[in-house]
Amino acid sequence: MATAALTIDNIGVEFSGFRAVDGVSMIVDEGELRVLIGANGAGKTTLMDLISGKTESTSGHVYLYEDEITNKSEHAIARAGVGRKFQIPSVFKDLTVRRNLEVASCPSPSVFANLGFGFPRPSRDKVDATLELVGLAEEEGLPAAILSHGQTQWLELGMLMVQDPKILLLDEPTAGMTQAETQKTARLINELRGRHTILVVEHDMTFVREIAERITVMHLGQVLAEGSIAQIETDEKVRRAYLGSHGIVS
Ligand SMILES: Nc1ncnc2c1ncn2[C@@H]1O[C@H](COP(=O)(O)OP(=O)(O)OP(=O)(O)O)[C@@H](O)[C@H]1O
Repeated sequence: MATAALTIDNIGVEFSGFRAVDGVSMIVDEGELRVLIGANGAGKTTLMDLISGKTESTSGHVYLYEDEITNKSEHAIARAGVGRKFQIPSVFKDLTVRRNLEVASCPSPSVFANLGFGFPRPSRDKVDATLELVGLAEEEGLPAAILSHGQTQWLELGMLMVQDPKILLLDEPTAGMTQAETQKTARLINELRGRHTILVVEHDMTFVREIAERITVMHLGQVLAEGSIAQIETDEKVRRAYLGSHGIVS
């Protein structure tokens, strides 16, 4: 039987009487790549905020494996193993690509660097493998400031991966990307399949079709449907919910 990596149990939050997330329950299995979709304002980002501790819930529970992380601080939840990538990447622009990954992979890199020891071997191997995986091996010596938008997003993804999070939360990873960058991101995320547990919020249905196994559809703060892309696209409730918005078919 599959192991639950993330268990969300009846989670909700109310902002001045408005329930932005209203009794959402879902389980993301270890190694699963789950995609969360829904029209604007459905509550997807707020759900990510509740998981990562950016927003405090007013009801329900969140578990990372066996550990309850409900309403812990963002810092504590990150330390417990929830890695979150926001739409706007936060990399160290003055540092090289490699150095960004080194800093992310090592809790106190300055200690090693100042002593002239370089980085411990396991970290260096991990950084090398990650540079290859995110397709930035050739750019390793470049300052992050001169990377393209897509490359910056991949670097930030790499910076999360070197920390070995128990789950990766990705909020619209293809936002602002060119078509070629979006396709490369789909390939990258497909490579991560099975190696990492990932929850992705995404609007771009072409991209969703390329990566999705199981999709959860949110509407008005609740889970409307869950299933394969074929099941979701033919679900009458989902079709109705998308009427008047951008539509589920891209
Ligand atoms: N801090 C807040 N205070 C009040 N209302 C909020 C707050 N955060 C979110 N909301 C509201 O909750 C609803 C859900 O917002 P959320 O950003 O989670 O939706 P979403 O599904 O991520 O939408 P989008 O696809 O447009 O990003 C919206 O109506 C939003 O205005």
